[in-house]
Amino acid sequence: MSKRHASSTSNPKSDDTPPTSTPQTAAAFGICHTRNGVWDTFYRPERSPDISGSQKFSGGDASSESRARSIPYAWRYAHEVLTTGGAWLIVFCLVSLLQATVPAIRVYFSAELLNLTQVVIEKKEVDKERLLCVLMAQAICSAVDNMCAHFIRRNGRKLQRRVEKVFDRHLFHARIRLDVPTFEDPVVQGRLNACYNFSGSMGWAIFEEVLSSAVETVNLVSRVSVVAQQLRDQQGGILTIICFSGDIASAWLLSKLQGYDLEYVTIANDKTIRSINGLYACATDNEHRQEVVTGGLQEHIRSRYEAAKERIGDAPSSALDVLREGFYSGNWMLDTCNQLTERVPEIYLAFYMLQSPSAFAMSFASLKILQENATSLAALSYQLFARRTSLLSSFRKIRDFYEIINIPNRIVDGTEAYPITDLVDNGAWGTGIEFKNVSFRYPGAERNCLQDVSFTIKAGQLCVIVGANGEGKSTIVKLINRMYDCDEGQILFDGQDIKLFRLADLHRRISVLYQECDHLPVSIGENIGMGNPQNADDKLGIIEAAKLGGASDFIEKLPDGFDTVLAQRLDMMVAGQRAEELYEKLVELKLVKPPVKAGLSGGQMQRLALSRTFMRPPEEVTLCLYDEPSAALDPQAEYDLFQRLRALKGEKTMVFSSHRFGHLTKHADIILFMKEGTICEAGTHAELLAKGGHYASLYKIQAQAFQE
Ligand SMILES: Nc1ncnc2c1ncn2[C@@H]1O[C@H](COP(=O)(O)OP(=O)(O)OP(=O)(O)O)[C@@H](O)[C@H]1O
Repeated sequence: MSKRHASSTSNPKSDDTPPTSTPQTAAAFGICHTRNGVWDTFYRPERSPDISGSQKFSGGDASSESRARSIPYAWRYAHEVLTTGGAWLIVFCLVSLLQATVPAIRVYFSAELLNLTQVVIEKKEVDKERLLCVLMAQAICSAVDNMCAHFIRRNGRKLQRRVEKVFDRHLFHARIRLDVPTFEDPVVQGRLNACYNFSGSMGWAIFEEVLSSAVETVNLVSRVSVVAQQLRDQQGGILTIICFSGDIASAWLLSKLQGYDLEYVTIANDKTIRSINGLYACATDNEHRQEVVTGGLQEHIRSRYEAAKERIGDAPSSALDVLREGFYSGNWMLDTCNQLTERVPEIYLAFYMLQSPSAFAMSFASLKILQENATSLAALSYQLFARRTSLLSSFRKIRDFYEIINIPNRIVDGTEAYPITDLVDNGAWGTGIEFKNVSFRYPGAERNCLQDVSFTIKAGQLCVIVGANGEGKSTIVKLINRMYDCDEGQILFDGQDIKLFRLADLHRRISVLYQECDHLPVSIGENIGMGNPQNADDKLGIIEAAKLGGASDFIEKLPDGFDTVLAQRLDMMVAGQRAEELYEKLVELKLVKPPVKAGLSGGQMQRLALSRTFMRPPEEVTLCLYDEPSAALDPQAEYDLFQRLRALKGEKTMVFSSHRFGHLTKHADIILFMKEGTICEAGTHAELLAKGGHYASLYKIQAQAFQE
């Protein structure tokens, strides 16, 4: 069991029990905490003690080490963005930088115009040629500015989609490749969620952040140069220093305050949030509609939802909201410092004039330039300093983004081929299974679900696992299929540890039907086809599999047949008073195709899932696992199914989990009776009846129902 699971199981906490550790405890380890409504954010500032327990300062070094680790990822990111965006992206960057120089050019020509005006006032003469040039240059500046803005608006979205496509593909890949325990891990989920911003994956957001920094830097540097040049004879140098001294102080203060750069966990330890999400899904997800309506739950759900919303008040209701607001909602010291420093040049000038009015030689033009630029330049430089932290955090995000692609799966793949060729050559049928003292606990569960389970199923045998609800039958099926690995003991296939074999080989040889028939939100045909991904488009194979699974009758009656999509996600928004009329008109004109929704019964769903298992070529499969395959089938369908499956006895190993005795158990080579996660009886139907134990008494109860 991984450390994370071990710790969560050894110290289980429910939502409502207050955490045993408080933010103060975390602070002892250098972990900071902020609270926003019911949301807690824990993060480590740059200079924090090592949380491994040694208490030594690791901050500076760890932080620079962390940044060094980000460099290869930043390089990879830049390469990917540039390759995706191509020459168009470079043009986009150049245009953005060009636009950033326009304000400085404007300042230059404004100053020129003011100087000309001053000459007119003082000498009553005008340099017409120069004036014309200045006015033309200003018009050109406006035109260039507008053209750049237009180009950026037109192409920004297109480039964004192009870049996002690549990064969405990464995230899709990162999700699809994870096994069950890794995917269920809340930290993995949290990391995956953190890679999405408000509009898809953050591929473009980071690029925008970097480009904005470059644009602001060019803007600032070019404007400062022009202003300094204009004021060079008139306390310009000293005024420029004064302009920025405040910013340097602000930046220093800012670096002390921000913690975005490092690890953080944002979590709501509150059942109201979960209640809001659950109730919202009840109201919005199609799959719950039937239950909500038949149960008359509408009013109940509405009032519970409103009450829950009321309880959290104005606090954020999602982690994304919390992140939008930032860990800090501002800092009064920083803001005051910034506002004061904006006024410093004016205050300095006022003092200077009072002190020595005769020595004051600043021109009207220079004063105007200073007045117009000092405040905005100070604000811009402050913004740039503030951006420094978010840029650093972008580097961290890039690293996290690429690292999630490499999250190791808990179920470690084996290296040996399965089946073992010697056995196949010897004409062995099926898979021999052995459990040796197996114990297992679900990740996060408080206690073991299986305890010291041992049994042997020989190749080609039919085994039925029986027992009451929750005794561990399905769990055995999941361990055989390596959905999870056992925590103690060993599971052997044909005498070898199951962990030695390649997972892809195992999954190709095992055909599984789970109790919860999960259907993917694709067409019925594709659902069945996915039973054999190598041949998912084999139309004839799909029709044949549907027949074997007993699903063809009802599929043929559906308006869209095999093309019917079961869980249709409607990508449509309708708004406005007469929107219904409009929608109906569009349907009438066949411009909009209304979604066809097929409702299937539990038994039909189960037949569909069963059909999926028949997609695989029979010779490929050595082991069939059926977890309650007939729970939702009518008696005739159940009888037909078992007849069909029994015919495979001797050819393949078959493991069933079932509550129903009779059809199957009478023909089983071995019955395992489970109680409280252990096997309390094992043997054939006759042996167990003769024993007169749990199996015998439950069998008699079921048999009595038919005798009365
Ligand atoms: N993903 C899970 N996480 C935590 N506990 C689980 C999980 N799945 C099952 N359990 C628990 O493990 C125990 C055994 O579950 P299992 O599904 O194996 O029972 P079962 O015998 O197949 O029951 P049933 O006859 O109702 O299908 C139950 O107590 C159940 O609550």
